[in-house]
Formats: sequence, structure tokens, C-alpha cells
Amino acid sequence: MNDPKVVVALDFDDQNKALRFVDDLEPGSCRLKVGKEMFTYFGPAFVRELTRRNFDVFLDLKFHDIPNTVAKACVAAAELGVWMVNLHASGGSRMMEASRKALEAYGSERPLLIAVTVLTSMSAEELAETGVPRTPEQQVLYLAELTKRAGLDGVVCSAQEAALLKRTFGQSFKLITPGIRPVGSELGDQHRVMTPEQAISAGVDYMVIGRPITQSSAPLAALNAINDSIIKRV
Ligand SMILES: O=C(O)c1cc(=O)[nH]c(=O)n1[C@@H]1O[C@H](COP(=O)(O)O)[C@@H](O)[C@H]1O
Repeated sequence: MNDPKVVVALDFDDQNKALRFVDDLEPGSCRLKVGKEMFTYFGPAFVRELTRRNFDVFLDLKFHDIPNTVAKACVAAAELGVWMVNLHASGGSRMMEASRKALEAYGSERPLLIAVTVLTSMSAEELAETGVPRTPEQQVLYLAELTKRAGLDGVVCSAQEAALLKRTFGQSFKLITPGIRPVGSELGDQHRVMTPEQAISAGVDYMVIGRPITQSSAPLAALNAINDSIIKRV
């Protein structure tokens, strides 16, 4: 596969277990995501080990801080050689623009810079609880607009919002969607979910999938089944 669509979320608390899991994977069949749990336990060395094995790594630390701090954190991610890095769009356009500019020095080698809109675990009620006076869909659209104007590569959103965002912002604006659940798998803490086939049909560029693969009794078979299910639609 030239451009694997599945980004496996490596949310393990044991590095050796994670690496044994990765031993069975091919860089051509998926990309890998390192998030807050693994990065806090195992740090940059773990990320370097994955890039050494030729995997594209999405460093998912969802930066949200003052513009100078986030821009420098994005540079640190570029130094690590990751494929993609993210920040929270709600940090504002000045923070996003500073980060984009800081990555310009890396030219075509720079990581993709992606903004999180509304977390896929959030329901309408939970979003309202944070003081946002919009539906999740309206807020995703609002933050995606801010992200596009700041010149970032795309957003993290739910696949439920993908068709609307592709229509509004065009094909080149990348959509990365967690909250993916193959038919029959448990929702866990996710709320705004879709199946892999639905997500690809909606125009999603990359799907982040964790527990349905990593917690499966046959993880490789679970990944292969997802890849097979979307291959006709890519
Ligand atoms: O940025 C992310 O990756 C992310 C954004 C979001 O809105 N929702 C979301 O679930 N994620 C991440 O995507 C992964 C989803 O994992 P599973 O729910 O196990 O498939 C987790 O590692 C989350 O941290």
C-alpha cells in the first residue's frame, strides 16, 4: 500500500509489549501514533525506535499553550523526524500561525501540522458543559475554518463531520479521524464514531484506530480486515 490509511494508536503502558506488537506490522500496511501515555512513559527514544523501523509516526501530543511554546514544541517534533504532529485549534490562530511558520525551515521534510477540533469522545452535552454555545458539528466547522486560515494542513475531527469539511474546505485539506469502530467493536469512551468503510467513503484521509486493533485477540488479522474493507473505496 503506497499511502496507508490506518494509523494505529499505540496506547500501551509497556514498551516491550508495544514493540512486540509492532514486530508483526509492516510500514506499508499502517502508520503508528504515539500519544500522551507512551510519550510520557518512554519519551523520544521510543519514537526514534519506530522511525528507525521506517514507520511514519504521528506524534499526538495535542499541544495547547502560548504561541512561542507551541511553536518550539513543533520544532522539537520536526527534529524527531515525525510524519505528523498536532495541536489544539482552540489555542487560537496566533498559536497555529507561529507553529506553521516555525516548521517552514524544514521545507518538504516538515511534519504535517494538524489541529484538533472537537475531541471524538465529546458528546453535544459535554461540549456545552465547557461553555461552547454550538453543536459539535458547528464547532468543528468553526475551528476548521480558523485552522485553514492559519495555513495548517488539516484537522483531527470525527468522520461524521468529514463529508461536510471536504465540501467546505476542498480535497487537499487533510482530515484525520479517530473514533473509528468496525461493526461489532466496543465504543469505549468514544461518542462520535463511524466504521472504517463509512469514514473512507466520507472522504477521510487517515483513520486513527487503537483498541479495535491493539486489544483484539488477533491484532494483525484485525488490521488486515480493516485494510481489506477499505481497499475498494480508496
Ligand atoms: O488526536 C487524536 O489522535 C485523537 C483526537 C480525538 O478527537 N479523539 C481521539 O480518540 N484521539 C486519539 O485517537 C486514539 C483513539 O483510540 P481508540 O479509541 O482506542 O481507537 C486515542 O489515542 C486518542 O488519544
